[in-house]
Amino acid sequence: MAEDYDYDLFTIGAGSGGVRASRVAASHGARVAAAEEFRVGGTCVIRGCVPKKMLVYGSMFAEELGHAQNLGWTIEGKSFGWATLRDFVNADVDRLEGLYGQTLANHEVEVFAERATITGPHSVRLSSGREVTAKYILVATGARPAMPQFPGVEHCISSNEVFHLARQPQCLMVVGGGYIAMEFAGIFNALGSEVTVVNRTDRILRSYDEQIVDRMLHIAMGRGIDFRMHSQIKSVEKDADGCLQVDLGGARPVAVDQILIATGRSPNTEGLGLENAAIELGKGGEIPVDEYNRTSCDSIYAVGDVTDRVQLTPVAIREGHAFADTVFGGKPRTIDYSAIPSAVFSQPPLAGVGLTEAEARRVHGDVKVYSSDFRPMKNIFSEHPERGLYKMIVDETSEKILGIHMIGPEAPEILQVAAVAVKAGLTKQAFDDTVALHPSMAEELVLLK
Ligand SMILES: Cc1cc2nc3c(=O)[nH]c(=O)nc-3n(C[C@H](O)[C@H](O)[C@H](O)COP(=O)(O)OP(=O)(O)OC[C@H]3O[C@@H](n4cnc5c(N)ncnc54)[C@H](O)[C@@H]3O)c2cc1C
Ligand SMILES: NC(=O)c1ccc[n+]([C@@H]2O[C@H](COP(=O)([O-])OP(=O)(O)OC[C@H]3O[C@@H](n4cnc5c(N)ncnc54)[C@H](O)[C@@H]3O)[C@@H](O)[C@H]2O)c1
Repeated sequence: MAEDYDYDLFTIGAGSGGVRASRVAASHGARVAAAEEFRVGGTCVIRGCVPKKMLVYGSMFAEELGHAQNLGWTIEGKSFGWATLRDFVNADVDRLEGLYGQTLANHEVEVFAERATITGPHSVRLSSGREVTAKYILVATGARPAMPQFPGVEHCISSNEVFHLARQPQCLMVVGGGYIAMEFAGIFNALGSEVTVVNRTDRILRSYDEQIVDRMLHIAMGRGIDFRMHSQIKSVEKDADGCLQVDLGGARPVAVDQILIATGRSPNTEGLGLENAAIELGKGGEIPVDEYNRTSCDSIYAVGDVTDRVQLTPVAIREGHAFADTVFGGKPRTIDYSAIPSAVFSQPPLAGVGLTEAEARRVHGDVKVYSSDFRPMKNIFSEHPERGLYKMIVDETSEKILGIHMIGPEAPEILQVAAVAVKAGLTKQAFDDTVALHPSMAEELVLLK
C-alpha cells in the first residue's frame, strides 16, 4: 500500500488513542510509525488516570489505618512520607511506559521520540529536521492543562506538576470544580493537607447528578475541605519565604504553599501545522472530525482529547481502534457515545451513567426516580457518619432505565457493571427480579425504592 510513501500510517502522539490505533493498524498489516514528544503512554499513563488513582489508593490508608485502630489493631509510629508515595507511583509509571513502548515494538511500530508537525496532507516534519511521508496521518496529540490568566499564575502548578512535588503542601488551594479539582482535593485532604477549593460558580462537577454532587460536597466539607464558591483568583504574590499570597478579592489575601489549577484542558493543536493541510480548528482549538474520525483533509484523521468530544481514556482508545479497523481493517466502525459510564475518584468516589435526573426530566418529561440513601457497612467503623446515595432514573411509562448515579465506597467498581444494564436498555423490573447479594453495598441497586 505504501509504495509511494515511507509509511502507511504516521501517528502523532503515543497516548491512549495513538498507541491503540498504531498497534491495531500494524496488526492489520500497515507499516506504521509514531512520534511522541514527551513519554510513550500519554496523559493517562504518565500524568493522568493511572498515577492519580495510585495516589488515591495511597491517601486512603490514612482513613483505613484509623478504622483499623477502631477494630483493635495497634499501629505504632504511624506516619506518612510523601516522597515515598510519590517515588513509588513514579516508578510504576516508568514500568508502564516501558510496557507501552514494548507493545509498539512488538507490533513493529517505529517510534520517533520527538515532536512532529504536519507539513502537508501526507507529510510530517520531525523536530530533528527529518521529513517523512505517509498515506495517512493520525493526529492523537491529546490536550494540555488550560491555565487562566492572572498576575502571578506562574507560581501555580497544573496536574502535570502535581505528581512530582518536592514536598507535600501543608496548605493547598485547588482552582476549578471539575474532575481533577475534586480528585486532588480529596487526595491531599486525606493526606492531611489543608485544602481550599476555589470555584467561580456555585456548581461543581456539572455533568453529574445534582443530588449526588450535593452529597459529595456535604461529605467533603465534613472532612474539612473549604469551598470558596463564586470566587476567582485575582492575583498571586510569592513571599520571600516562598509562601503564596492569594488575592481572592476579600479584605485580606489567603496564604497557601501550593496552588493547583484544574480549570479544564485545551486540545494540543498549536503549532501543529494543520494549516498546511487546510484543516480549520473549532472554537476551542479542537480538530473537527466526522463520525469516522476523519478531518476535512481526506488523508488526515484525529482521535482522542484533541477532538474534544469526550475527554476520557476508554473513549480515546475506542476511537483509535475504530479508526484503524475502518482505514486498515476493511471494517468501517463508528463509536456509540451514548451511556458512557464515568467516575470521579473523589473521597468517597461518585459515578454515573446515562441521563441525570435533571436531564431526564428535560428530555423525557415524566420520569420516576428510585433511590437508596444508606450508611455503608464499611463506614460503621469510621468516625464519619457518611451516607451513600444511589439513584435510578427510569422512564415513567416503560420503566426503561435512563440513568444510574451513585456516591459511596467503591461506586466506580459497582457502576461499571450497572452500566451494562443501562446500555442493554433494561428496565427497573430486571433489577427487582435479581436477588440481592448480601451483605454488600451493590445490593442497594436491586433494593431501590
Ligand atoms: C490528572 C488527570 C486525570 C485523569 N483521570 C482520568 C480517569 O481517571 N479516567 C479517564 O478515563 N480519563 C482520565 N483522564 C483523561 C485521559 O487522560 C485522557 O482523556 C486521555 O489520556 C486522552 O488520550 P489521547 O490519546 O487523546 O491523548 P494523550 O494520552 O494525552 O496523548 C497525547 C500524546 O501526544 C503527545 N504529543 C502532543 N503533541 C505532539 C507532537 N506534536 N508530536 C509528538 N507528540 C505529541 C503528548 O506528549 C502525549 O503523549 C485524566 C486526565 C488527567 C489530566
Ligand atoms: N475520573 C476521570 O474520568 C477524570 C479525571 C480527571 C480528568 N478527566 C478528564 O479530563 C478533563 C479535564 O479535567 P478538569 O478537571 O481540568 O476539567 P473539567 O472540565 O472537568 O472542569 C473544569 C472546571 O474548571 C472551571 N473553570 C473553567 N475555567 C475557569 C476559570 N478561568 N476560573 C475558574 N474556574 C474555571 C469549570 O467551571 C469547571 O468546573 C475532564 O473533562 C475529564 O474528561 C477525567
